[in-house]
Amino acid sequence: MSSQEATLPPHELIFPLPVQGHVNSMLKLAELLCLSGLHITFMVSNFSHSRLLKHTTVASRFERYAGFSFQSISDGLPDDHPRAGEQVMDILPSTKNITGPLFKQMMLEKNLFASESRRPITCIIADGVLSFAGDFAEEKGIPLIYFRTISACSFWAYLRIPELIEAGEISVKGIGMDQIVKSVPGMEGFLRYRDLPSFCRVNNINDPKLHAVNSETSQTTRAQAVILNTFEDIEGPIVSHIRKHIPRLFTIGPNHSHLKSRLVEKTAENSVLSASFWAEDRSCLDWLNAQPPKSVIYVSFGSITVVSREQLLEFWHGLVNSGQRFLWVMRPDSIVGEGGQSQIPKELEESTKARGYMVGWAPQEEVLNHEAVGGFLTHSGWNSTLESIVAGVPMICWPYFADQTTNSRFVSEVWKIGLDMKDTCDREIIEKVVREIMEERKEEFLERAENMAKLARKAVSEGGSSYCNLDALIDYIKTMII
Ligand SMILES: O=c1ccn([C@@H]2O[C@H](COP(=O)(O)OP(=O)(O)O[C@H]3O[C@H](CO)[C@@H](O)[C@H](O)[C@H]3O)[C@@H](O)[C@H]2O)c(=O)[nH]1
Ligand SMILES: C[C@H]1CC[C@@H]2C(C(=O)O)=CO[C@@H](O)[C@@H]21
Repeated sequence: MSSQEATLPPHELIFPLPVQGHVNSMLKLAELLCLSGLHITFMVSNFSHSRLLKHTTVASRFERYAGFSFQSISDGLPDDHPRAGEQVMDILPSTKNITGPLFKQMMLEKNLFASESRRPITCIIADGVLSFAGDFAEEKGIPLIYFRTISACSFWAYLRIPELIEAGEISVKGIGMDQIVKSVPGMEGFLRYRDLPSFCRVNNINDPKLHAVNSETSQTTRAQAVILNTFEDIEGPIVSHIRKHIPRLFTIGPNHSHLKSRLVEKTAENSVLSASFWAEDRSCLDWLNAQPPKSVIYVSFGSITVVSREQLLEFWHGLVNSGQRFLWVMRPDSIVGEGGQSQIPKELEESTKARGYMVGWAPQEEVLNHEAVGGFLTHSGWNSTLESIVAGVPMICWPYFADQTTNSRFVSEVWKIGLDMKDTCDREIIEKVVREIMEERKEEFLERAENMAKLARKAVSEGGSSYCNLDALIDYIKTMII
């Protein structure tokens, strides 16, 4: 090693699963580490890289960090693959079988991204569902940290899949959905089979998706450390269970809020880091400016959820009949069945204009923090849940898949900051829950949500649990230089 290299900072390779929810929180981690002077190579898929370049300012934003660079790689799917709905699951085998070998070749050919001004990669921080990155790290003796982008509660439920199978606590063909799960310590008494991550609903106990997520999850324990985007005051009791299996576990979230807090501290700047794969329609902020405080329910189901025309109509009738104002994000690719986007009935768009506003993609963090927003009808993706928590906005949960079915149970039964309408899609239920959150029990939910928001903000402020854990993580990374 040259004397110049000896003074260079650690160089982390950050590699998210190339889908929106994962890229969002891992890019925030990247900027947090850049702020501490670490060098970062951020690996994205060609598909997501071109979306980021088209719809965000990430390229110029990261120019200020001399040690940061993007690298892009195929996600193994054809360009016209939907990467949404059930088909998003194709990304697990495609990344394993196609991206994995390309990654290995790239790492070797590019000498672990070493240059005159950067060390070769000193640690790989891979998404917890990219085991091939862990295999490479192990094979080459490179330190490995996993970042699992989901909640601790859902990660813990995933870790217990072998025990759940053994105890027969996985619903096969929809049987026993309301039975209480006993094999996930810390969740006895309130978790039903239907609240387990959706991959635990199978037609056959040999279901390949159940076994794929189980295998990705169980290999996480081999990493030197694991990072979770959560905070101790909300998930501490569950995190304690995980720590028995993964002692070096850093809870550093909510990442988006932590980034804001550190940016203000270091640069006196407070801008949102947008990593949107779609163009943000900022006109909705003008519309919100004209609405009374806490009067609008924001409706968004994230980047993967798809709905049928029938479901869309139930939501629309439920929202309109509730008499509340609403801001509805309808992603261009989110309506399935014949006709796609052209299925949005004209009368729906027209009559929405009275009390509602629709966009294809919103600047969500800003929307949730807008004073006109009083509730969030969400699919319970973990980023959306955390963003709502930090903004102090009560939720109505309509989980679609994966960790969302567990997150929504915690929102309603443990944290009591929202209502869970999983496994229903009926206009009368939608009207009822919207009225409950926005009118009848508004004060009660707002009070609890605001208390939780304070805890989240405290966690990422100087001296808070996530703040201290991030410092500890950075110190640990510095010890890893090989
Ligand atoms: O109009 C919109 C809608 C969403 N978002 C952002 O997109 C992200 C969506 O992430 P998330 O809420 O986590 O949902 P998904 O996109 O569905 O994320 C996937 O990844 C998450 C992290 O692993 C999981 O929790 C989810 O279940 C999984 O579907 C959030 O940061 C939102 O702020 C916008 O900026 N504008
Ligand atoms: C495509 C899905 C497979 C599992 C991933 C996930 C996780 O458990 O980490 C959550 O939701 C999806 O984004 C991923």
